Amino acid sequence: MKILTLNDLKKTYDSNSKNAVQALKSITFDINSGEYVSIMGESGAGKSTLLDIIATLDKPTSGQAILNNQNLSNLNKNDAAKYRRKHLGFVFQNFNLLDSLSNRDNIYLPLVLNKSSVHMMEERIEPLIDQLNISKIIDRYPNDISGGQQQRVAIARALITHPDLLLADEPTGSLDSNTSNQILKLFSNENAKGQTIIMVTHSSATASHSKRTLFIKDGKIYHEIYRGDLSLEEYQNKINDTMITLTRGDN
Ligand SMILES: Nc1ncnc2c1ncn2[C@@H]1O[C@H](COP(=O)(O)OP(=O)(O)OP(=O)(O)O)[C@@H](O)[C@H]1O
Repeated sequence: MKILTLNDLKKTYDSNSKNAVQALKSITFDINSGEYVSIMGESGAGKSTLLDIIATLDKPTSGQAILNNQNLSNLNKNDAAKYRRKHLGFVFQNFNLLDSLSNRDNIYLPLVLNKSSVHMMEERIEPLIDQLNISKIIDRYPNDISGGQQQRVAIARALITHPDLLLADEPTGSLDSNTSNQILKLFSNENAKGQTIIMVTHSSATASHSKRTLFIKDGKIYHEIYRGDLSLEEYQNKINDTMITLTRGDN
């Protein structure tokens, strides 16, 4: 079942000035429920612009972005904020936890904003504490824990609303390779349970944990590859080869 449809999506920044930048030229693809997709491309290719549109933080200049039957262009600012809180989970490179709140309260925050009951908060946090192995740090503060632990808290915060779509922007960008692998294992576990994930990354090692990689070049989809039966290493090599071709400018 399709969860996200992007249809001839275009985005031009400062369209009325001589400095107009066409960040997305024509992006068309679908994502099915339960997919785990990474998005790669060189700096300036349009990855963040694309993620911002899917995240309802920005609107396309033309074309459609439809998430679970909701045309994202039709949401005003308030509705977009509500939509984000209800349907999307976010994981960032720098964790974006609030230092003044305990880890537990950081995780509760999206449910607090959604005015959920305390009962629901307690019920939903329990399995996450277990799955993400954060019981020892749950009542400490983000400043007192390691980067990998902060990212696990951030993942719990993203998952507690049971989002339709988990959006991750360089989720391993601030972590060493061991910790990155632990975080990516958690993503794979969540995906195996049905969580749909879109992840933007510069790292082929990180992308190799996804099941499908989309490559963007100059605001357009350049290529896509599926992991299929490939090992992590084989898939990473294939991703690297595509990035080399993309960078060289071959078609
Ligand atoms: N707010 C903005 N105003 C004007 N131009 C912008 C804005 N944001 C991005 N751009 C331009 O749009 C193009 C795509 O940028 P974008 O940030 O989406 O690329 P990216 O692939 O995410 O790059 P990176 O990997 O470096 O984060 C670039 O040419 C960039 O300079």
